[in-house]
Amino acid sequence: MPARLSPEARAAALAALPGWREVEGRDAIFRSLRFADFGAAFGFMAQVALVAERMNHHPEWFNVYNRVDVTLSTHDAGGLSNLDVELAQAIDRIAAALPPPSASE
Ligand SMILES: C[C@H](O)[C@H](O)[C@H]1CNC2=NC(N)=NC(=O)C2=N1
Repeated sequence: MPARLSPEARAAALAALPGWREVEGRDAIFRSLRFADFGAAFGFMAQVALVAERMNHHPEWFNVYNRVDVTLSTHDAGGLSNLDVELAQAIDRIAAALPPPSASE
C-alpha cells in the first residue's frame, strides 16, 4: 500500500504542480480542465484512463461538455501519496498536448 505523503513532501509536490490545489477538509488535490469541445475532453479522459489502469490508480472525476474536474487521493492510504503526484503529472502532460479551448469558452 502506498504511504501518505509527509507534510514536507506534500508541500514540495504541490509547489511543483501549479495547476492543482488542495481540497478543503480532505487530503486530496483538485484541478479543473477545459478543452476545445466534448470530443477533446473525452479523448483526454480516454488517455488518462489508460494511464490510470496501468498504474492501478484511478481518478475521481466529473465531466460536463468540455470541462473535466479531477480529484486525486489514494483511498487505500486515506490521503495523498506519490501515486497521486505521478497521476497528476501524467494528467498535466496529456492535457498540455491537446489544443486549448477557444477564448469564449
Ligand atoms: C483493489 C485496487 O487495487 C485498489 O482499490 C486500488 C484501485 N485504484 C485506486 N485508486 C485510487 N485513487 N486510490 C486507491 O487507493 C486505489 N486503489
